[in-house]
Amino acid sequence: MWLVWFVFNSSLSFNLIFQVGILDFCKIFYSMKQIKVSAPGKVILFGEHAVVLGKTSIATALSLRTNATVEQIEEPVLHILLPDLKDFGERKYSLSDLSKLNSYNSINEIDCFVPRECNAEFLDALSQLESIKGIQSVLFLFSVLSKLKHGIKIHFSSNLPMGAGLGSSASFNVCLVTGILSLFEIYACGGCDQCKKINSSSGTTNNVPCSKQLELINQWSLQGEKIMHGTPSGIDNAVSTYGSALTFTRKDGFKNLERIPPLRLLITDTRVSRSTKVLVENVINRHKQYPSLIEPVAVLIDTISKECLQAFDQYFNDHNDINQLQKTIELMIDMNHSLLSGCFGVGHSTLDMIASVSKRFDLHSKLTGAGGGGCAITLLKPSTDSETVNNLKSALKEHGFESWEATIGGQGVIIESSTNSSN
Ligand SMILES: Nc1ncnc2c1ncn2[C@@H]1O[C@H](COP(=O)(O)OP(=O)(O)OP(=O)(O)O)[C@@H](O)[C@H]1O
Ligand SMILES: C[C@@](O)(CCO)CC(=O)[O-]
Ligand SMILES: [Mg+2]
Repeated sequence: MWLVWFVFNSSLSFNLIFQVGILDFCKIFYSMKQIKVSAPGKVILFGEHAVVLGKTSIATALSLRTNATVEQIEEPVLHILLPDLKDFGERKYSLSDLSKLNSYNSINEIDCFVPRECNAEFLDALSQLESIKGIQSVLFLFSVLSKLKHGIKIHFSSNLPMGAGLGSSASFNVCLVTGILSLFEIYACGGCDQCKKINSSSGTTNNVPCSKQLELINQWSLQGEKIMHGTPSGIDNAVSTYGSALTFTRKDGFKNLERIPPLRLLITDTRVSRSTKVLVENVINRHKQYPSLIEPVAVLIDTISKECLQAFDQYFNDHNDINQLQKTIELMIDMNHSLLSGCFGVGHSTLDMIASVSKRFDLHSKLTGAGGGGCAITLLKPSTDSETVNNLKSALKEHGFESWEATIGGQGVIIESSTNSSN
């Protein structure tokens, strides 16, 4: 009998030790992956809004970036932390609740390698869960890419002003998509050395995904922009993905500009918040209602963008005659600003104030991005000294505007690090 008792107990304790051991064993080897990503904001030099109507636009990446940390967690939830978003803080969404949303099954069937926009039924279910467009974008992209297989925690932080025309939503979407694709090792390239290296267990720093993966990131980010902007052209997510400077049309997509002249820009934030989605819709409706009036304006803005590209080429062919370039660009800045403000109706008194204050310093400014407030860019001259820049900044500050000199042509999306951390 004693023997029976001993065998029974020892097998129990063996079982217990075995199970605890297995759990600890798994914890050691079931490490949780963490990806850190960053993506730039952007300024549009010429062609905003006209690009939505199919015309040419020129944009460049900014040194201001959004950062995201995406990591696997054991809890079966999507845990979002948004310290930059007023009154949001952090929230959790259970994977099982998300899987029960109306029309989730159709999302589950979407091929991760064939980016498609969120269908109306699922978007409607998301909007009942969350009214903030940015969160709806996170919920959709997480659901469609992860297939709710695993819990993750996402933390965003950015030095881009939000809703100011500097592409904060695009950099937000690009970071989100890049982080989730990397975390779940979803590779358009099938896992080439360049992408695999990024996910090597030894960790990595400052890596750029391969061209096929960048295109997948760009196209899924556009689906997030559609939730936030309504009918985005795609230029914002393209610049945030690829960086540098590029020209863009909806028909032909983007073309990287091999070389951009050393333009000096001062960015001024009117601090007037506005909705890019509403502004874009208003221009589309105005174009629909008055095609014979608005289409010629769009064509003229298209010409301005193309003339700018010509002027860039001329600069490099004319042994870098920056003064000639400056005069040409200043004229186009005045024209584009007037057309956006007077004809497209996306100006704002604060943007006109920036233009008028700049004129006092013999400098030229235009709105950038969706307008209606947000930011303007001022083209500084090569000869504009720091005292003049500071005097201009003070004059702008008197109107409540905040301005800073920006470097243009920054890097696109970067995987800052990829590490495996045991829990
Ligand atoms: N760091 C962030 N944290 C949380 N939400 C963000 C962050 N950055 C952007 N967003 C989301 O993007 C929205 C702003 O996007 P919106 O397109 O209106 O402006 P923008 O992208 O800054 O300007 P534009 O599109 O004219 O270049 C915010 O309201 C928020 O929902
Ligand atoms: C206003 C717009 O042209 C740029 C917004 O940054 C809209 C778009 O192209 O998606
Ligand atoms: Mg945006």
